[in-house]
Amino acid sequence: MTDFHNLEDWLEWIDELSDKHYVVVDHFLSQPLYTTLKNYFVEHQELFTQAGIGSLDNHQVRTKIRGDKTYWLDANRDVDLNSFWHLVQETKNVLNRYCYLSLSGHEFHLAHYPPGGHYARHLDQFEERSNRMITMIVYLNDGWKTGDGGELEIFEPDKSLSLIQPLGNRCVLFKSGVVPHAVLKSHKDRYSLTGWLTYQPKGLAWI
Ligand SMILES: O=C(O)CCC(=O)C(=O)O
Ligand SMILES: [Fe+2]
Repeated sequence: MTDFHNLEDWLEWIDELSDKHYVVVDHFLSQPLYTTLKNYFVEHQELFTQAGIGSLDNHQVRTKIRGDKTYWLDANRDVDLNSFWHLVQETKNVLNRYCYLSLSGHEFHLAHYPPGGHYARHLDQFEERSNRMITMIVYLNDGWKTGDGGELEIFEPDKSLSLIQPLGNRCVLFKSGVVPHAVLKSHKDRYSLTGWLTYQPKGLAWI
């Protein structure tokens, strides 16, 4: 099995992403790549730090809004994840080609929500920095059950809600600027790889 997907699958996911603004894909990674990611997570867990939110720097305020700890990845440093970086590049290529986007960069972190952790409703684009175009999450939780909490809650335009369980090797892609979402309180340790495919206007590259 290769780490990439065939175009037919991609076109189906892209259709759903265009229509509903998000798509959920199960069994997204090959089993070896999924295992590599999970091991990487465990090996780096002591390096995680409390996640921030925009410009707010008050610890109490932050943990009220989001309770996860994160570890930012760097494709140049984290070369053990090369297969994953290739997959990210392929994802950008298909989205550029078939959704007419101009994705050029990316930023990814590993995230750990300890029991009781959540993330209040938000959008992934900030006022001061709105170059995040597509959010890409891969969950790393084997044996997640109903009742464990930690669902990704998506607020649909018609005001209905969709709850997505953070099941192992499930990928969620959504449009960062238009999909309000939250992470419901998790009752267990909840692990994920979360990233953003970004658009870097050429003229801004040196700012
Ligand atoms: O882990 C998730 O399901 C979503 C995380 C999230 O919304 C974020 O990190 O911005
Ligand atoms: Fe988010």
